[in-house]
Amino acid sequence: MNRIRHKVCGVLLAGGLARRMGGGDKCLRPLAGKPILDHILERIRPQANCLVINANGDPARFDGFGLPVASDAVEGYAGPLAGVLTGMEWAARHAPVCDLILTVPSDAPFLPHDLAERLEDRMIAEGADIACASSGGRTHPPIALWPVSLAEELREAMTVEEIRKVDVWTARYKVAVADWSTDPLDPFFNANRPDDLAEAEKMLAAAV
Ligand SMILES: Nc1nc2c(ncn2[C@@H]2O[C@H](COP(=O)(O)OP(=O)(O)OP(=O)(O)O)[C@@H](O)[C@H]2O)c(=O)[nH]1
Repeated sequence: MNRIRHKVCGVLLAGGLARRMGGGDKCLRPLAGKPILDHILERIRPQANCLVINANGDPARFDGFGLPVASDAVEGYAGPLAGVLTGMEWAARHAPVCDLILTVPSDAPFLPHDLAERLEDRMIAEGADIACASSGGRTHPPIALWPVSLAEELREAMTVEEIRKVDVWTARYKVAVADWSTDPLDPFFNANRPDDLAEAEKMLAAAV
């Protein structure tokens, strides 16, 4: 059940170049017989009021998923922060009912079912501007809950100040952190290299 109090737009970050994987779309690589993106959607769809795929290039390759695709709002493959800005601006324009966005990388097939709920809990409990996920004490800056209302400040930071690192920008705000256990598996495991896909298959097999 979705116990989130805010209205949340889920933003699937698929805008990177996937160099370590050899290029292409990591989220379209198969895992247990279906694209990684399907694993992510199963987990994130129930946690969000709407969804958008953030990806560059021809959006037709995502036609089968029936979701809107938004390309980066700033040029030059500026990293995950570009995806955060794209998500905020997309939500402001197309999903004005959503006051928060939930960004997740599109190469992490085991995302927690309680991701949005626990991030929101920490955000409210700490009166924070942003809530970020961590596991085993390691933070994952692209996995976070962000207010859409920060879009203008982020656009200014990216275009005028040319800030690219997520941490550098979020240092200006109060950031709450919600931590997940890595036992029996790290829910934020992500597949960067072909070997990681084989590892993910093993993790799935061990989990059933
Ligand atoms: N929108 C957007 N997302 C990005 C960009 N670069 C990385 N990301 C996303 O941020 C998340 C983490 O990215 P990385 O694994 O660091 O980068 P990557 O491009 O996917 O892979 P590498 O090229 O191997 O580093 C993934 O979901 C990427 O799709 C970008 O320029 N724009």
